[in-house]
Amino acid sequence: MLQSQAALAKKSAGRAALVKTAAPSTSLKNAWCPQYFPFSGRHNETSSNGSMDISNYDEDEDDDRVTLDEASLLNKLIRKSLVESSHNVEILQRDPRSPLFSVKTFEELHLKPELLNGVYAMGFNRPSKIQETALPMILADPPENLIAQSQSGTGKTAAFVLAMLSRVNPKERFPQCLCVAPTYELALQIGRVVEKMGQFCDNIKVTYAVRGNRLVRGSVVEEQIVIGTPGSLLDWCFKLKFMDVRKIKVFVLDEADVLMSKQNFSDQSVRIQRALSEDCQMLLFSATFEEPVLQFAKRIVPDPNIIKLRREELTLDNIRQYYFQCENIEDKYRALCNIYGSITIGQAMIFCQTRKNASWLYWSLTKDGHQVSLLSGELSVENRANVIQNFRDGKDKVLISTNVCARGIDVKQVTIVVNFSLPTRGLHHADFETYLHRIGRTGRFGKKGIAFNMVEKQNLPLLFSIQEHFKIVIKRLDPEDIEALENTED
Ligand SMILES: Nc1ncnc2c1ncn2[C@@H]1O[C@H](COP(=O)(O)OP(=O)(O)OP(=O)(O)O)[C@@H](O)[C@H]1O
Repeated sequence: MLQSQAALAKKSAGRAALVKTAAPSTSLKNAWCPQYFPFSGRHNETSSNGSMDISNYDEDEDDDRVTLDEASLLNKLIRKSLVESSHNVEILQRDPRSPLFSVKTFEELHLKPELLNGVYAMGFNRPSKIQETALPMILADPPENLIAQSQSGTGKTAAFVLAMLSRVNPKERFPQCLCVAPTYELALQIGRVVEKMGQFCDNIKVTYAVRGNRLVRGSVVEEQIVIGTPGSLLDWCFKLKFMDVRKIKVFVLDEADVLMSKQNFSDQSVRIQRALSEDCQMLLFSATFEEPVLQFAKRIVPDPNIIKLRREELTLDNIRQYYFQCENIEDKYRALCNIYGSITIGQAMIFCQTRKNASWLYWSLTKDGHQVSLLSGELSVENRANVIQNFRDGKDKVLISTNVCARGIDVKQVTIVVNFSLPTRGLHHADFETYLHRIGRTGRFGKKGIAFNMVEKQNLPLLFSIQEHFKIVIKRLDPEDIEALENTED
């Protein structure tokens, strides 16, 4: 995956052309090359010899949460395939009397042959669940507006990229599709899909309105597809007048929920949308659909069809849960070492609440001769993707993680989870959602699993509140009682 990131930077050099034979555009003179910037320059607090002062160890300090856009990018980097869903798509049609089409094959969409080839070259055999309904709406003539919500990985990007590529007239050398993304990196990810799916489309070009891609004043953008972040797009459209917004045929807002989490982005997007022509098709996508996102979506997309795909529910039903009562962090460590033999039978994830805590545990286990890997927010998103990939490939058996890994990332083969610290919100409240995300499985991947919780005496009320919240029993185990421990493996 990381290799393809590098390929992206290389392939997208200059203003990425889908055709190698295209006459150099004015913009190529700028030789702007999109680079992949890791997010984080944060430092590891552990010294090079691995020792770490845990005297001021504090469970609640330095909680390692990630922003929505980081999580979204990480998901994209590690995703290899479609996230399937067992739910049906819910549809709210703009005109309930008009017939509703759904397709089971890409052929039924009557795509241009070069585009169909591109779809097959991506390895897509049939439309995903959301694409079955979204694609006929998106490709309808006259075009229809759409708001679509489904969890990450269900095929939204592929759907709107297909729409953009099929609506472009390659003979016309001006922007015809505008796609708004929340960050530079996410914009490049979309561009990568455009390049791949459009690899057989002659004379269609894509460019990026993002920080770092500065055009000379007076330039005129000739690429038909422009992907960018709201601020830069606003400048390109109005301040610098590089393009004529009135000529845009398709306007896409991707990851609306992430866009909304960023200051000014919703207003900037609305300002662009207001300048579009009346017959411009508007498409908005989001992984979540809380009320403010829906309100924003309705504000920006007039007369929309709305489709939603419910996410698979997480459940604790198949998970046997245990706890060890411990005195302090050293005691927790001893308990962990006692069960280490059992947890390494399968693949295990050990969760800590803080980065400091995770580093300490990583170095302690490493010093004691155990092979473990570490995933935490101080790594760049690229490095995180690497660590997850090695773990998925089975190269590493035990992964220590902070919350960065708890969400959305589905490592299906994990059968054992250790909460080295219980997830908390503030000082005294258990974080039920994070507990569920760390341990829960979707019903369909209902493999059996085991969860061990290491709990200091003063934190027992947190454990009890988790039991009460989920109406479950978490059984106490004695870390010295080998027999009881072995029975957990039955
Ligand atoms: N019809 C399909 N058949 C097989 N794979 C597909 C299909 N559509 C998309 N995919 C693949 O599934 C993965 C997820 O698709 P995509 O990125 O379009 O989902 P998404 O809903 O946009 O996710 P995100 O919100 O994270 O961007 C990608 O690897 C993509 O190549």
